Amino acid sequence: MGADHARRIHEVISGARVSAVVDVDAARAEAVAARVGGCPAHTDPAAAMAAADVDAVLIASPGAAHEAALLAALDRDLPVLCEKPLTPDTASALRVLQAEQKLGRRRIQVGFMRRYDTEYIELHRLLRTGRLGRPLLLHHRHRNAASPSGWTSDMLIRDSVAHEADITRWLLDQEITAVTVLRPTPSAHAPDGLQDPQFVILETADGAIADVEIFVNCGFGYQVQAEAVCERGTARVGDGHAMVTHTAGRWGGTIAQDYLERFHAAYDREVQAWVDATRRGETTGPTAWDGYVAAAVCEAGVRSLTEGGRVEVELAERPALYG
Ligand SMILES: NC(=O)C1=CN([C@@H]2O[C@H](COP(=O)(O)OP(=O)(O)OC[C@H]3O[C@@H](n4cnc5c(N)ncnc54)[C@H](O)[C@@H]3O)[C@@H](O)[C@H]2O)C=CC1
Ligand SMILES: O=C1[C@@H](O)[C@H](O)[C@@H](O)[C@H](O)[C@H]1O
Repeated sequence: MGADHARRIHEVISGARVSAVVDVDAARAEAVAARVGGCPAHTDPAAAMAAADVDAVLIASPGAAHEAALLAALDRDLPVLCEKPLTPDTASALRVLQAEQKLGRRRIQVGFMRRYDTEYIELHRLLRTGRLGRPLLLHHRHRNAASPSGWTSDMLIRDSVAHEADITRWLLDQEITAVTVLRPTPSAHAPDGLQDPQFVILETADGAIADVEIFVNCGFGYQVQAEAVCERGTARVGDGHAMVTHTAGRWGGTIAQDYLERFHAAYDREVQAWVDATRRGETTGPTAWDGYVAAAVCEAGVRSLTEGGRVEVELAERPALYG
């Protein structure tokens, strides 16, 4: 993801350039740096942030490494675009919130890129108009062709359903209050011991229900879909019907194979929005609070997955900085 964002800043985004690349794996850092014009490559994030020509930081290391990098960036008062998850758990997310509050202004945008996807934006707008009436249900499907090696059952929640935790709150403008995770018999194509698929039920403060099918070894491609069921109609996004062919007695289209293909335009808009806001001296988009709430929802989800039953989401009081 980091290599793709570096390419994006180098090739697509206006108003920014890649001035340093960091990876604990020196060879990877050097390879990416070479592809974006030969900037310095580092293995230590703090050392890279100390460079005079670093004005902003994009974090795309694994979630467990985000807290240290975020705190180092906030320490230098640098604007940050941090890939989801903000951090993998609420304790570390709260530490990040505290550090940002100390600065007294927002510095962190979290990489929930679906908020920049044109289809999700259209659905968000439609729901705001009230034309369909009150949303009652939200059906999400989230399918990956195959899980990366080493994936564990909790990662389906923390790494994948984190997106639905965020987009459900954003679409419905309601907090998620409880999570129940159901465990169907795993697919024969899932690695041994991986609970895949899972069926996640999210309850919201105003009584709507969102369900998420998360299936990370579906085999056939990458699909992210959402259907809002409202009092006066339904609206659905993510069918991917860009071009439909009719030939030899059949009709059909193609299925994206990964998130880079499906969401490439959303990532472009997300990073451009971050760069534009940074140049204006502002921070916009999903907040560190949104990242914290997603972590809290996922934490409840992982408890439901491991202990069974319905788990309520516990949230800290929302600090004034986050409105
Ligand atoms: N928004 C989206 O759709 C997606 C977001 N992501 C997010 O992007 C982040 C990275 O994910 P991937 O690229 O899939 O992981 P990856 O494992 O493919 O790459 C992570 C890289 O970070 C390096 N690294 C590990 N610890 C580090 C540290 N402390 N400091 C600097 N570099 C470190 C690794 O050597 C590796 O090169 C994660 O937060 C993930 O959740 C990933 C895929 C899609
Ligand atoms: O964020 C992402 C990955 O980390 C995650 O592994 C995938 O399931 C998601 O679809 C993708 O958007």
